[in-house]
Amino acid sequence: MARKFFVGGNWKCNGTAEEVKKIVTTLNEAEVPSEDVVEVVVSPPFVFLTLVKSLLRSDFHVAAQNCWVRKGGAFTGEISAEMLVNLGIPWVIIGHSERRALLNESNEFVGDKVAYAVSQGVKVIACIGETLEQREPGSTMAVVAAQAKAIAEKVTNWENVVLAYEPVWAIGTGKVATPAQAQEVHCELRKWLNDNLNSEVAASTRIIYGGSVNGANCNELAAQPDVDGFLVGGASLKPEFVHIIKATTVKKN
Ligand SMILES: O=C[C@H](O)COP(=O)(O)O
Repeated sequence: MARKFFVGGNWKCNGTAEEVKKIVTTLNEAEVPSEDVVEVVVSPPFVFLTLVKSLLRSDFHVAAQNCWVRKGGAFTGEISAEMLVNLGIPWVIIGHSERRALLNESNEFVGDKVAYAVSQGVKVIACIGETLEQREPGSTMAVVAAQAKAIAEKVTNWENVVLAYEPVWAIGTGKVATPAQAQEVHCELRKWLNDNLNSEVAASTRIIYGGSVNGANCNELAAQPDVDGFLVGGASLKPEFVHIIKATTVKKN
């Protein structure tokens, strides 16, 4: 089953309104393959969601960087999945390692969040990945499988989930996973989906890579058979993000 290449730009907690407008202008002027070939989703901070949505070209889409674990209410500072639907924001990033580490989001909490967002009709970029301390003794698969399991136990509709494998040691460090390292984990994850869910979910779920992706390394990573795209941090704030979107052309060769 063909999996459409997916390129997400996670802008994290960066930017002023003026800077955001500049990034959007660059994206709007970019000549990239059509949305039949590549799905492009950018994720500005909450406060800029509507601004970006109003200015961004219609073939690119917008994601929030988080949302609350269940229906909204007395949860000061939180944003609910219902609010994202109300604003016409189709995607949300959930379980990013920065939130897991800095805000103590557990596997179970992430699984609940993914399930609730999907149940409300919001598509999810669900992030998983190991730390260096976990990779070194060979625990990578055990860690990402436990993270995937916590999601799989709660989610039934995988059509609306993209799995982002983001090794923590590669995030914002300039130390990108080698194409072989990324492929190895993506392939194991797809096997995990096959063994623990079913062959259709395994064949159709996009597994994207994140961690120091840039214009120079994206093509080699994209060439790996189980790398279905990227979640890009730092480079998504720069014009080279356009080059990363074009890495989809590697898939056609
Ligand atoms: O969500 C994106 C990842 O955290 C990757 O960030 P990075 O490309 O700056 O390493």
